[in-house]
Amino acid sequence: MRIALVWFRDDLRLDDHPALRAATEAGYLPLPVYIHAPEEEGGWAPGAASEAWRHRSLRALDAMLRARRSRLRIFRGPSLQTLQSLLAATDAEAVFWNRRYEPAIEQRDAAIKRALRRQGARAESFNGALLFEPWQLATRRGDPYRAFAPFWTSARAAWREPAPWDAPGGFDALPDEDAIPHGLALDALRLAPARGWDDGFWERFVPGERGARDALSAFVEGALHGYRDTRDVPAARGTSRLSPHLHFGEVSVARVAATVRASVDAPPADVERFLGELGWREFSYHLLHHFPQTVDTSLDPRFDDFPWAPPAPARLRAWRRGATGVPIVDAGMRQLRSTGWMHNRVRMIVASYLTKHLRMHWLHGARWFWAALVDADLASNTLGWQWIAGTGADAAPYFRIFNPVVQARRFDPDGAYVARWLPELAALPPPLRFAPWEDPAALRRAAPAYPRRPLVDPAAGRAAALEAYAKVRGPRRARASGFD
Ligand SMILES: Cc1cc2nc3c(=O)[nH]c(=O)nc-3n(C[C@H](O)[C@H](O)[C@H](O)COP(=O)(O)OP(=O)(O)OC[C@H]3O[C@@H](n4cnc5c(N)ncnc54)[C@H](O)[C@@H]3O)c2cc1C
Repeated sequence: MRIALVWFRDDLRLDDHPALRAATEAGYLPLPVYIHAPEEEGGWAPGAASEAWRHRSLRALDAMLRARRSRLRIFRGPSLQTLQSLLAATDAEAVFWNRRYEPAIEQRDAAIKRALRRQGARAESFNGALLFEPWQLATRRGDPYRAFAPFWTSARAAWREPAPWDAPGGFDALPDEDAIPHGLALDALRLAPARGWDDGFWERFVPGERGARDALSAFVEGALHGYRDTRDVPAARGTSRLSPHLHFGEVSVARVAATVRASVDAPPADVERFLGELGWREFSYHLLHHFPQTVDTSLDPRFDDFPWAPPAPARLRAWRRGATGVPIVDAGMRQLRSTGWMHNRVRMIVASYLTKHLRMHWLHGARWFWAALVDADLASNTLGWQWIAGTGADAAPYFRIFNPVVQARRFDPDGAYVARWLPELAALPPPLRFAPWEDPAALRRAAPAYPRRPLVDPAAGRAAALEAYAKVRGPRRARASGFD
């Protein structure tokens, strides 16, 4: 029987897997492979938290395959040469994979497809990650969108109800199994941290397809009801926490959308709001594909001349460690360190504090998130940072500056989130818990080790940011490639 390599990448599932589906429907025996090649990711090789997740996710995928009389074969890159030698060693006729959209990977995959086809192999790629691929939607003039609202309006107009595909219950045995290269043991990739700094992650998350499906069911039965209101409350379990599962493709976005849409008793406004958040993910991939330079440079070139603060390693360290003296910021950064994840509202607050109050280039923050988030995703992270910094598409203008104390009062009114991650401040009453410098004696009593003063006072930081902004203010400009 004919063999096709199914090349798993950031699609670590069997359910609703278009490449696997295409291979089986074309009558091939699928041979699942994973190739570890972080050096092919441009300047954005996966960070430590992502790799810790990937380790568990690969293990889970292998277990799912073994339960179906197959297994995952793991190799190290370079990807093209590995695929070529596997084709030669197995007499496989084809390589099928699901597309990725990161700039370096798009280029690499196009070159791989050309090379494989040139040598006579069948090489095909599929959409396994998005509801709309980046080139499917365009403005009336044929340009890419750069604002979310019209993008999402056109997506909703083009909407087709997703019809996810169910994973096969089992696979036929491959002929001459022993002749097929076995590949490496997962541990040989050294993805799992040796020192256990990630232990806290796994109290909240279970990587792998089963963990993803459980998280989706729990969300549909729970937080989806009321999502529109509670999604912004960081102390509540008000969101799906599906982001790492979606990033690693442990569940397809089509399956998520279909399941949420099928939830008959969920209020339509909550369902629509949730789909809109999936829409932001779609939009981030649209931008990444059309404006690939934005992973490293501000989309709005006025910010090339922006007077970012000079390097201040001690300040950056304080921000990373959750020691800025601004409780909502520090709580968020400690949640990130302990769990590999941070609530979206708090991501916005900590990003605003770094880029506006501390006036540090957004790339400092993007790089730290990249290392520390289990859901680190080049599209969403780039959009999130540029959006908050005011340097990107659909930007909240630079002069719109989050006041971290006002934000905390509004979204954490009883101070539960701050108390959860900064227990040393729990003894302070909520209003003071958000701005403890206002009562130095009470702060000293409650938390002698907590900073006496914020690194940058919210009001003074805002004034300095606006003054800096005045130096680059002018009509919004655009880099080449369609941003106007
Ligand atoms: C500075 C900054 C950096 C960010 N970096 C990342 C990142 O690296 N990876 C990442 O997945 N998200 C990132 N986000 C977006 C967002 O914070 C997370 O997707 C969200 O917090 C994940 O939690 P959830 O799964 O419970 O979200 P839910 O509210 O349950 O939303 C469902 C899904 O929609 C998508 N989504 C929701 N909000 C956004 C958004 N604003 N942009 C893009 N997709 C969204 C995610 O896939 C999410 O899992 C970032 C946001 C900011 C402000």
